[in-house]
This record gives sequence, C-alpha cells and structure tokens, in this order.
Amino acid sequence: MHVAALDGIKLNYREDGDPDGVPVVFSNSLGTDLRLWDDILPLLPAGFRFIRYDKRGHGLSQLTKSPYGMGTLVRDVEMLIEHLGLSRVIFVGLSIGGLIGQGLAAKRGDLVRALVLSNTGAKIGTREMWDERIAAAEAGGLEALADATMQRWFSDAFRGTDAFHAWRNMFVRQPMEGWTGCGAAISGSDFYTTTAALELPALGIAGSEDGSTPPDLVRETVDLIAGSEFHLIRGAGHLPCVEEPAEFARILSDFLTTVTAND
Ligand SMILES: O=C(O)CC1=CCC(=O)O1
Repeated sequence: MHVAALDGIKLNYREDGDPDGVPVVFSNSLGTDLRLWDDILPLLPAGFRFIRYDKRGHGLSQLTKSPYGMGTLVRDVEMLIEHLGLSRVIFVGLSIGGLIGQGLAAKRGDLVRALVLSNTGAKIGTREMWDERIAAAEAGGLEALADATMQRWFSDAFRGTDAFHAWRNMFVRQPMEGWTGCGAAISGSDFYTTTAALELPALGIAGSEDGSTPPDLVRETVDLIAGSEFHLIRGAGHLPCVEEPAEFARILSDFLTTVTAND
C-alpha cells in the first residue's frame, strides 16, 4: 500500500507484478475499493506492472467534499500516473472507472496506449436518475440504496453466496460523500463525441446480468472506437472480475498480450 500526495488530493494505491513491466492502471467502480481486482491479478501474465488505486472518497484515499466533477477524477489519475513517472499505460476501467479512462484517453492520449472498458458506457444513466439516488443517499445513507444496488451489481446466483455479504459490506461502509461526489461526476458525463475520436486498441467487457451498464451499452460504447473488441461474460452482473474472475482474466490476458506483442 502506498499513498501519493498529489495536488489537492492524497490517493491510496497498490502495485503488483513486475516493477519494470508494462504499466497497467486499474480504476474501480462506484462504491468499491481496489480490492475489486484481488481475484484476477494472480491470473494475469508476467511482464506487467499492475497499479490500482482508490478514487477520491473511496477506500483509503482522501475524502473531499461532494460533489466532484469528472474532470477532477480524470486529473487525479493523470497526476498519479505522472507521479509514478509513467506514460503509455494500458488503462482498465470498470463502470465509473471506464468513464475516467475515456476522459483520460481524450485529454492525454500520450498517457494511454490502450483502453479496457469493462461494464461502462460513454454515458451512464441520466442526470435525473443520479439526482434521485444522491438525494436518497443523503437522506438515508448508503444502506437505503444497498438492496437495489446489489441487484444491479450481482447475478441472482452470486447473491446467494457467502462472498456476496462482504461486497455488500464494502458498499454500505463506503463514505457516503465519496459516493455522492462520484455520482455527481457520473451524472454530468457524456463521452460519446470524444470517445468516437479515440484511436487506440480497445476492449469492451460486459456481463449478461448487469443491471447498471447492460451489454448493449458497453457494446455501443466500444463500437465507437474503430477496431475494438467486445466480450460478453454470461451469468455475471456488473462486476464480472468478481463473479467470473477466471474468464475475465483470460479475456484481459489475451488483450494485454496482443497489445504488447510487438514491444
Ligand atoms: O450503482 C450502480 O448501479 C453501479 C455503478 C454505476 C456507475 C458505477 O461506477 O457503478
């Protein structure tokens, strides 16, 4: 575990893999921390440096006052990448992490050599939908949103497992203001135009049971990028790296190997 003291924010991050390898940066979804990637990292190939971080207001990173703008979340990871002296990272973003990846690739094409968009969209939901969820969280805390959120996050089968309870705990223990801050950032984001202008290798991953960012949204988003690939993981919800880590890791490993084949 490390803390990067950046301009206006202290971000918690963690490194795994080969310190001299090709950098791969992971960005988590709303209401999760960097443990999101625990099950897939041991399954990924050698020769890569894996960096994962907690967004502001999430995990062990600093909590700042809500609301946040998407530009702030993009700037945070841009500063982290620069702080680590990296360039041309492979960026893997899930849900809001995928929005952050699209924003970073549009702003700093020099920092992103390839993009993995898991369970995300060029735009996620509507402003009204996020305003309602933020109001419900402010009135009743994240517990008020937990059951509906878990329905969107996980398949019926996974919600019957013991592991499910740990993920529900992660969500309800998330600082409310970090969640509402990032929810506001999502509500104001629409990357259709800028993502359609990206020229880089891209991979989309969707879950057939995803109630937050359904497969059609993920496919439509990666289809904006010429030459992109799309994979559907059957039986998984919004977090296929949790529900189907072996399949997720296989798809991601193939992409990492292809992208770096000519290095
Ligand atoms: O709460 C949800 O539905 C899941 C979600 C939407 C954006 C994100 O990052 O997670």
